[in-house]
Amino acid sequence: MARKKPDAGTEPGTGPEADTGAEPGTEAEPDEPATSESEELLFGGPLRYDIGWSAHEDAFLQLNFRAMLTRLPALLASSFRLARDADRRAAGIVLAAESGRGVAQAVSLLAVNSVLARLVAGGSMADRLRGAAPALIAMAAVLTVAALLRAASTYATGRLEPKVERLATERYLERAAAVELAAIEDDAFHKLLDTAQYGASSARRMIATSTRVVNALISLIAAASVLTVLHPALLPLLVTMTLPSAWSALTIARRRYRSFHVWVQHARAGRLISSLLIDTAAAPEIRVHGVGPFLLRHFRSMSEAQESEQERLAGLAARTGLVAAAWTGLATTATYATLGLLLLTGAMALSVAGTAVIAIRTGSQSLDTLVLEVNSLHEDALFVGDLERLYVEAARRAVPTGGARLPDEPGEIRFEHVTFAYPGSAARPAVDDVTLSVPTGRIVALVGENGSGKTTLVKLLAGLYAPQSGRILWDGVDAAGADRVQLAERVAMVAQDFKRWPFTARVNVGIGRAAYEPTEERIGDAVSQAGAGDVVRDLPRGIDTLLARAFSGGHELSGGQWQRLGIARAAYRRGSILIVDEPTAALDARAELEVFEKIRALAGTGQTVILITHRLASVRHADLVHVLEQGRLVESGSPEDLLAAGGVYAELYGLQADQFTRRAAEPQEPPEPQKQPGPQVPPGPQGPQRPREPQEPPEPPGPPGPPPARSPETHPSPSP
Ligand SMILES: Nc1ncnc2c1ncn2[C@@H]1O[C@H](COP(=O)(O)OP(=O)(O)OP(=O)(O)O)[C@@H](O)[C@H]1O
Repeated sequence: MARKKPDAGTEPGTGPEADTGAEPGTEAEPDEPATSESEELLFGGPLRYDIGWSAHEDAFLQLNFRAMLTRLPALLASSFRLARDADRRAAGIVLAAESGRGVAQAVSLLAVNSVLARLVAGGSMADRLRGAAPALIAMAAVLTVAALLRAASTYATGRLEPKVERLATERYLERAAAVELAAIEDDAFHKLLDTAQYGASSARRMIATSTRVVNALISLIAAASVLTVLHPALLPLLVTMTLPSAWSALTIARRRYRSFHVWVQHARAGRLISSLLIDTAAAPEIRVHGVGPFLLRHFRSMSEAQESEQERLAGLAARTGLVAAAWTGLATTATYATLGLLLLTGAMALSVAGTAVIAIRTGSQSLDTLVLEVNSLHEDALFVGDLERLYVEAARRAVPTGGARLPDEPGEIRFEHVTFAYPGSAARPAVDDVTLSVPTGRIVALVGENGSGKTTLVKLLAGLYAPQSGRILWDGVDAAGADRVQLAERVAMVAQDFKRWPFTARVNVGIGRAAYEPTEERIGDAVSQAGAGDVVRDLPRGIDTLLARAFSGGHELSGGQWQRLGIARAAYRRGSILIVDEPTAALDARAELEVFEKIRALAGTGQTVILITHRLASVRHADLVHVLEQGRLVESGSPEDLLAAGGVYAELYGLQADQFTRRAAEPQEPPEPQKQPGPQVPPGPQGPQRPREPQEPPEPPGPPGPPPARSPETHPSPSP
């Protein structure tokens, strides 16, 4: 497996030297996450096995120190937009209350100045206090209003936060569910899904953070204005005092975000391993094959790798914090020294100096809060940014809406030179220049060895993938430009790995057309059509039994029982084209026969059945067989014609028939299996175990060789 070393900071402007935010005089810190060791663990090394997850591309980072500050207005605006979408009224209250609080702070500072000026002025203490009284009353009133505004803001923020998170999550899920299958299978898109999932909680946090930012910003402006009025030298001093903590907070946040991106898939893999250890489906193999310690070892080493990354980040954060603290100490000393100097030289009155000290304290507190909150806002905004990138990417890769109308009752679906290769696959195309016809209302079988492209072909037909070249025509209408919703409406599919929904049996059937209200009658029809009546009857609570063992009252079905429910689901859907991919793989002999009878009956009602199966005995009911080999169409024709032609189909058929012929013959002629046809060799549709019906005539000779007529009774019937 190709290993890729994550090379953090390869984007323009994001390399360590470009965006450490290092101030002059401080060294640029190493920002590369320590991934090589963890990769060693993840991809082999002491654990002996490569478990198959590949390393990912490095983070998409677009931030540096200045960019973080200049993006502030955009961040606040995006957070406000989200809040407004979630709850317009609450968003308005928060904005108004926080702005009001900022103004209140400015007014209260001016009132303080006025109080101090009156107190240090001449006259008796009683006169001075009387003079200061109006300002004191104004200050009390302003503080009361500020407290009320704070309460309003707290209430509205609390109301907004969960709504914002729900809205962001809903948008995330809605868009993720609407993309093409190819996007879901694309690892880059999956990585985006991974990172974007944190966007919703970040969006929630952004609301409270934004309110604090607005509040701190306004009170900072108030303090700065008051300071500028008092003395022009005070403002630069205030800024110098606060810059180090700004630098430190932003540097640490940027590092954390970069590390998160580099490690996101590692973290997902760790979670997956831990969930495998408690997964019901994996439980038997974990116990019988002793997989537990193997998985645990991987889990531990992955966690340890993550721990060392956390340790690395903590070390760097401590160092950055120390540098910032030293710098702040120096700047604070310089500020108070300047104030002292101004007092000594008489350049500043004592009352003004008193107000200045209060304004500096308030201002530096506001600036500190502002820096910390901007930093949190920025960090959260990065994740919300991932979410927004997902929205854009998901919209780009969404299943298109609208398009040409497909004919209501097409006579034929035709593949014309269709080629499809899976993205990123270096191998041959899965479907390679295939031209074939699917006449509607018939049973069309797709046959071929494993990996020959049968499933891919039906996925192309169902519109799940788009061909890279060639066309799929529904009576001349190209499916590429057709209305995909309409196309999907026509198709019912029992995929090889159909979903076993952890819901009740009823839902498992009705979900075939989830938009419809499931009536008792329709569910019952579908169940009996699929021969699943016994399965449902035997369930402890019938059709309303929960099919999820891990929940209380939950029940588990056998593979074959599930398969019958899967077929019932497709029957319930009533698509005009029924695709069944290995429908009987898990069915017992009797059920298999029954299911094929049902499938044949469906074709009798005008439904087109596309059947993929390795059980060639079942193919004999097909009207048309297409044989694929390594993605190419190699034969087409009726089963009889193909047997007569003696090509790939006849060969596969012969191989299967031969197995039964041999096994059936073994008791009589152990050393040399008898391949000659004869009544003593009964290759039944389900193999030699199946008891033969007494009235059934002896099976004719095994293949190759054309059967005399198309009927289940007269065909040779190999089955694995
Ligand atoms: N989602 C996928 N991504 C990448 N490659 C795939 C994917 N699905 C199938 N393939 C590859 O495409 C080729 C054709 O696979 P496909 O599933 O269509 O074969 P098949 O004839 O249905 O096989 P089987 O009889 O085993 O079900 C195989 O080489 C397979 O590895």
